[in-house]
Amino acid sequence: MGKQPNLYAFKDIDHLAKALRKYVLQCQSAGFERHNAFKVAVSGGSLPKTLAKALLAPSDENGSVDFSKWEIFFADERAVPLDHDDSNYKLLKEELLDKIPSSLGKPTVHTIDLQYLDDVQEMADQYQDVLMKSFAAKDSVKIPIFDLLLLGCGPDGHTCSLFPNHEILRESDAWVASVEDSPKPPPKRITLTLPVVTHGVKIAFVATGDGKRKILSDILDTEEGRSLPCGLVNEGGAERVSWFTDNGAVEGVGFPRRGSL
Ligand SMILES: O=C(O)[C@H](O)[C@@H](O)[C@H](O)[C@H](O)COP(=O)(O)O
Repeated sequence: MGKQPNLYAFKDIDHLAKALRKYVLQCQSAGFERHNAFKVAVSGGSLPKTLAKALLAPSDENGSVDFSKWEIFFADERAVPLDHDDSNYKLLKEELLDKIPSSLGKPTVHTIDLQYLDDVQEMADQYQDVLMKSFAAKDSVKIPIFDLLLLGCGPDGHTCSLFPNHEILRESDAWVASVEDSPKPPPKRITLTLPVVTHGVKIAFVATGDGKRKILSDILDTEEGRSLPCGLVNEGGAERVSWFTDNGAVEGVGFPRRGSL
């Protein structure tokens, strides 16, 4: 059998957040070593809240967060104004960015370009240019290699705005793609494509609660689940993928677990 993703299960969100903190700090150190920056992509959903719990905790034996060298990108974003309730930026701002104390520094955050709200393909192309500028500075890049992608898992097995059976899953050239018919509202979005997601140095899913149990057992334990977007990330990222879950989400899941990081 090839190399497999890591599956960690914690008794509650507090324990998960502690482990996630340690993991993100390890990724941060690796990023600082690679290019004196930490290039991270984040999703919406429940992730920003858990991330805030992990990152805003006081410095500990695992080190401290230096947001001044963070470049935050959106793994997916909805084509809405930044103060709209559907905006992933707004969510991240309220849950995390606004709460960062000045002592931890200020991250650079790459938002969507609002002049393209009516043309999501243009918006995707423009966001790809933003990636190009950030990642091309040093390396001659064929694909941006994020230090870390922090992802959620939807009840249908979607991640970012990569939805099951959608043609976007076959995108092999673009780094950022547009979606005009998202099955989950709002319909218009942009998203990192599967090759970009699977090329990350590290890829983490955070999925908690009983509501995730069925989809996690599908993704991790069944043949059909492997062709769901999250399953494709598992396949492409293999041992670079880690699932941060709680006991409720993985009860009955047979996939081998790892105790600690
Ligand atoms: O823009 C989006 O729709 C989100 O980025 C989405 O991909 C999210 O990560 C999953 O739906 C999981 O959401 P929960 O963590 O809230 O279950």
